[in-house]
Amino acid sequence: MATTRSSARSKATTAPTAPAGRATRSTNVGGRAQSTTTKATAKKATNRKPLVSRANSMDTGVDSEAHPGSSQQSSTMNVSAIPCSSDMEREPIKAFLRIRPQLGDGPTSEPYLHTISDTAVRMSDPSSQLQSSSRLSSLNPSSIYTFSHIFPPDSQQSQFFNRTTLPLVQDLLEGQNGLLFAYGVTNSGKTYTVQGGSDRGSAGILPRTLDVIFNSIEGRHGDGQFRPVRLNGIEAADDEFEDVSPHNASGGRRPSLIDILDDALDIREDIDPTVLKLDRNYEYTIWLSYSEIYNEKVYDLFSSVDPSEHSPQSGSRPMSTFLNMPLPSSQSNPLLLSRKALALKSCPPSDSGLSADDVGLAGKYVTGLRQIRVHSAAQAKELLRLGQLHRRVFGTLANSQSSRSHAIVTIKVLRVHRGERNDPSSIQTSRLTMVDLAGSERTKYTQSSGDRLREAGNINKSLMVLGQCMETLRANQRAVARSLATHGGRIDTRDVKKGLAVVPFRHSKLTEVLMDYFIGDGRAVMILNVNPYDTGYDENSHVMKFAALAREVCTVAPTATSRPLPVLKDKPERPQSSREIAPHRRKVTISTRSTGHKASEAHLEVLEEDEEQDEDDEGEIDPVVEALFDEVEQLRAQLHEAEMRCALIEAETREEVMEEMEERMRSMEKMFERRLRREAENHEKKMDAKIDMMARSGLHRPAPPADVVYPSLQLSDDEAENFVDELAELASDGSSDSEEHASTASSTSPSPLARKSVKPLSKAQSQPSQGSNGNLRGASPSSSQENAVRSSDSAGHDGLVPMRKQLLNRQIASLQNRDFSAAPSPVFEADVKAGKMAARLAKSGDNKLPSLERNLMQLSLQEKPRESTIIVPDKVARQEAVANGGDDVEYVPLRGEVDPGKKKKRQLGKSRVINEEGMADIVLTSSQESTRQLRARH
Ligand SMILES: Nc1ncnc2c1ncn2[C@@H]1O[C@H](COP(=O)(O)OP(=O)(O)OP(=O)(O)O)[C@@H](O)[C@H]1O
Repeated sequence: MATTRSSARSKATTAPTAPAGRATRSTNVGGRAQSTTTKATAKKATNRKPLVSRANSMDTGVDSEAHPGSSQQSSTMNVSAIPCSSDMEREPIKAFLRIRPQLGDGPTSEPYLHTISDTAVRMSDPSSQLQSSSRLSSLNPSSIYTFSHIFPPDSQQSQFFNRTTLPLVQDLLEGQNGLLFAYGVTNSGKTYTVQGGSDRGSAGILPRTLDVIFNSIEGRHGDGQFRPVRLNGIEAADDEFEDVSPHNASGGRRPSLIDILDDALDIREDIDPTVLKLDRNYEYTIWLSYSEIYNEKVYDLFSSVDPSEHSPQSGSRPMSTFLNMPLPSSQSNPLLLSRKALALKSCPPSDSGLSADDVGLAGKYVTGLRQIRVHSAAQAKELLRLGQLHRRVFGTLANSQSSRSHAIVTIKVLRVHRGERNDPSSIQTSRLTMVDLAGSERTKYTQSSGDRLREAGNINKSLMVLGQCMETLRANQRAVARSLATHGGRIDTRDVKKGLAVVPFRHSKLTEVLMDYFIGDGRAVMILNVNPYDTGYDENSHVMKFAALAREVCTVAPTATSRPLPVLKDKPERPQSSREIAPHRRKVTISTRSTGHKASEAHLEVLEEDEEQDEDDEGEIDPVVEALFDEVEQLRAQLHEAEMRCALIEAETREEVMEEMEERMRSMEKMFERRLRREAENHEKKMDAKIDMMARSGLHRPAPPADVVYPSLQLSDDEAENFVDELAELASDGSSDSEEHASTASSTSPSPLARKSVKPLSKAQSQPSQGSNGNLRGASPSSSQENAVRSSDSAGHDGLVPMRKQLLNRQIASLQNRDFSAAPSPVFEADVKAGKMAARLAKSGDNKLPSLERNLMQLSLQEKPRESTIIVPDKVARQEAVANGGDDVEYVPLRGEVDPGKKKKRQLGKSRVINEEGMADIVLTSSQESTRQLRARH
């Protein structure tokens, strides 16, 4: 059974105790393990154990050497022997949120991110605000996310640096590793955070880190006898390393690429003055490497850099063999630039003080990645600037607004005690890696195609795998913690073995390169950049969720131990393997449009060669097994991608269906509203029609409008009762007359009850004016009504008299039903007055009946100010009425007569079915028509 790195580490920490103030460590020089004691001063340099997740293969975790008493069959492990004990300096990944200010480069809508406190923000979906009236809006309106600290839009670069990066710089100079990565969607401010802006004071965390390092080690530079190799190894620096082929191309007459690109990057003069307190007994050498991961391939951005400087005293600046090449004069002959992708290899376990069996647990390194020694912050910044230019030339020029690659800068520190500077085993290496991740984006929004689509796919893939790794690490750590809790401080290996999953670092180059930090070596800090004014709410919420996940993953600050000094150097470059794929060629045109400068252009052809497949890497594994393993991983990655795509499609489909449903519901709501309104209108119409009918038949008398003034009649109760009696008397006369006339005139048409509609009387009109006969006179329409009635009287007086008497009877009946004790209403008073007049006139004989009726009608019209219809009994009478009263004459049946409406309905029914609503419509239309005509006439 192989031992894990954790067990190897535990061996180192359980070695014989060193004297106070000195740390014990295990080193391996020339392949021989030996125990060495150093003057380790850093307090963090003692008793640290690696993270449990490095030892995902927990089955190999029992270290019989460290725990001689423990048996191979034992299902539990001593906590001190495994990398998850409570005494370890485990800490979760720190997550800082930086909110980008509004710069007027996007939509000016309200931000969807609101700071609640220094550590919490609320993120509200802007679309839910739009749908606030909708039923679905309350589903997930906002979420709260917490961070180690939140930097508002107005926070300064120096303030940001001091809080997020300075502790990592301190750790670096004390021998500990650290990782810092900026994560966020495109245009959220990652590059600004890492590199900085062009204004004074806007230098980012990377140049500030270099300033602080060189400020702090001032006067304590090492002599550079050794150089770093791979991740943690060191070897003797020799001439081969220093012998970078000199390049004189800049002396050419023709302009070079750098002349074109130079304007693009501003050289900042910002220098961070911070100085850290360090142990004065150590000497330091600083090494820089700069790589990018573009389209899932790792490239060295220093590959064509000539440091041109061998001593700290030299003032010469580093140069680029690419950028200083003279440009070809013709466009047809572009400048050919080629670069080769670098392969990743597993670090030898000896580099990290692990046993030879721990292959694959020491992390991976980029083969052939140049690590250049820098002597000053200015030189380091100049190198980085060249690296940035290379990055632009090779990776992102076609899309210069956005970084389409992950940029990785690693600062390595070799620290050696002054007294032991010639002893390679006493050298400590530590590194700080800063990653400016490419912005995640959804291809759907950018409408990418071809190369851009490939870029976006690879960016999203690597970020997705990063998320998966975090998730698996968290799950593994929880499984171990659960086991610890269940077994009282011991881990059940069988239990944990079942629960632990393989962390999919190998699914992307980014995670492969960074895996060493996640499985144990160093603190990790994540910077989340968010532009809350951006339209990409969905993408930003993914970023937030990623942060929430990452914050639950623990890393361990490693021991600041010296690294072993391997005797072997990197293997010489091997001839290209037959498996190599044809290099990828791209044509690129670079042009500057900077104001005040002449526009210039360069035509390049970029050739990207694939990395060599190193057959020796992890050579102990059977190639067939390795191939199968790769295939399994590939399939797993494909499966995951397919699942993600499905999930995305499902989410989009759900969204679309929900939108459609909402749309439907809204239209249904509108339809029902319309129906309801129509129903209400129909009911209103029906009610009006009914009231109208009742009014016409005298069963209903509507309340008068408030502004109608009726003649005042002051009657005492006695007078009123007498008056009713008089009317009753008259009615009894009338009824006998009526019966008489009914018998004699049964062959003639029934008596009509004629009324003429008038407009409501205004106050002035309604003021009673005494006419020649002493009756009240209304507005002019009443005189035409009078005429109409009079003419009908003269036309058929005999037929009309009984009907008039009927009218009188009805009015008397309604008066008799009145409660005289109640306050007299204006209508009642009008009736009383009319009745009085009727009684008076009745006494003078039947021949006075028409004028009595006129007066009654006059009053009745006053009390019924709204428009009504002349009612005529039959066709002949209607013709008469039309002749006198105009077109607005309608037939209204007396009780027992056939309803003309029904008649009409029957007629219409022959051709089509008309329901109640239809009838109401017909009634309404006809009443509107008659009103219109009446209005037109008056
Ligand atoms: N805190 C800030 N203060 C002022 N300007 C900022 C800030 N953050 C970002 N910017 C500006 O916003 C713009 C976009 O920022 P930047 O290029 O850093 O985004 P990015 O996330 O790196 O984008 P990409 O992933 O596409 O490369 C730049 O013009 C930058 O100067």
